[in-house]
Amino acid sequence: MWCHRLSHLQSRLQNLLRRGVTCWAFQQLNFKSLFPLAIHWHHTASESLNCAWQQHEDHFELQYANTVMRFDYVWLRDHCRSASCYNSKTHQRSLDTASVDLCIKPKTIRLDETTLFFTWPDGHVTKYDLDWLVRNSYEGQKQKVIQPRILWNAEIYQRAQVPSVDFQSFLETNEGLKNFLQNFLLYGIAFVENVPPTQEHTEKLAERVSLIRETIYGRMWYFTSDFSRGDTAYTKLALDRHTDTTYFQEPCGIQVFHCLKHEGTGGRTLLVDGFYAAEQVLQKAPEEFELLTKVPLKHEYIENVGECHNHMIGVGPVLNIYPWNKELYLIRYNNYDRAVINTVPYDVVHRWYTAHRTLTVELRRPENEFWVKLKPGRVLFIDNWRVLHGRESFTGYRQLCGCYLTRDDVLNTARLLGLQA
Ligand SMILES: C[N+](C)(C)CCCC[C@H](N)C(=O)O
Ligand SMILES: O=C(O)CCC(=O)C(=O)O
Ligand SMILES: [Fe+2]
Repeated sequence: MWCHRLSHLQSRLQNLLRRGVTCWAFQQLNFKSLFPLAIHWHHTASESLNCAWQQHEDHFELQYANTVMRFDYVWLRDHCRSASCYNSKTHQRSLDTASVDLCIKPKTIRLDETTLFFTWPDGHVTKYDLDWLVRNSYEGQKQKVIQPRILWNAEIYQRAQVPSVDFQSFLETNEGLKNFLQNFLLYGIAFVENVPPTQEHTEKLAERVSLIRETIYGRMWYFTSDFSRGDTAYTKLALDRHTDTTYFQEPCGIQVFHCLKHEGTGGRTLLVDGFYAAEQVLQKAPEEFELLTKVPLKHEYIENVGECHNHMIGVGPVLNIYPWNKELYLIRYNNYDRAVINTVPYDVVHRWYTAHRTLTVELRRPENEFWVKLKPGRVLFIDNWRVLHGRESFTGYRQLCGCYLTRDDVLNTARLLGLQA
């Protein structure tokens, strides 16, 4: 049964149509007039609202704000925001979802102004504002991205002239921090200038944005090419583009780099937007993109150097997307640390290598490479879930300090400043 919040009289509807109510209401009427008994029109005071609803056997259908939405009845009962079901002080559910009958159906449904009222068999009433339903429906979410981003190659990034934020304004003003975070969220990289070149100041900077994620490398790390750890990062060799800590079940969210000293040549940092490359794969070979989101892989860190003994394993696909809107949120790409592939049969393995090659070709296009020379005073933040980094080989003495940050806490800071993240 379709229930429109227009008039229950045809003449009244025509009256409304003259005043500009959209066509589908008219079409619905034509269709429904074939079954006059099935029509149940609801009259409400405000006529300008373009809304209709229908109570189906197993779900509730709502048309509002140009969106067709379908809601499960258990869902509608479960999300009740009444005082007995939801604590609005703590923003927590008090209702025990397991106490809801899985076959529950509302006894009555009524629309008053912009509020829908569901009365359940036990008499409990749940109210939903139409806008709340649009914001919180699957159909509404499906059309939205969780995080807006600007995908870039070297030219796009350089043309954008993204400003660096000054150390002082970053530390002392919300405006400075917000500008920094906005750029970081959009591009996946951001710089802070005029930072005193010490580990302590770098730490202060990091703590302003997030919590430092302590790992097997320590809290703040400080490294040179002394091979003090069992990893190529601790040498003078070039490092091809990669993301870090792919061998953690949850790779570190953000990486902070501050070059404190370099007396020598080479050692430039390479940055590549992994999401830009993935987007090219999606355009050119969608089935390969999909395979990269589906095949689980292991990455591994095995270390036995001096006192350091570690064996870390992380599992996950190269590309991670949200299933409801297909938005990419994490790329795990490190050919050095990728472990033996033993999680997929041979024919899938071959298709996976093909897809991995397509992605690698995109990642290696010279036009996608953004090179920077890190200097004392200029701190680089990298979104390690999106932007790959690498480095050129170097000579001489080079000291890099930095840390990893927890992603949840960076996003928390961003949201508190009013940014979408
Ligand atoms: C940054 N820091 C020097 C501490 C660690 C380097 C980790 C290197 C490792 N192969 C990876 O990609 O995760
Ligand atoms: O030395 C560098 O510039 C970066 C090395 C690296 O990839 C890392 O430390 O994660
Ligand atoms: Fe790295």
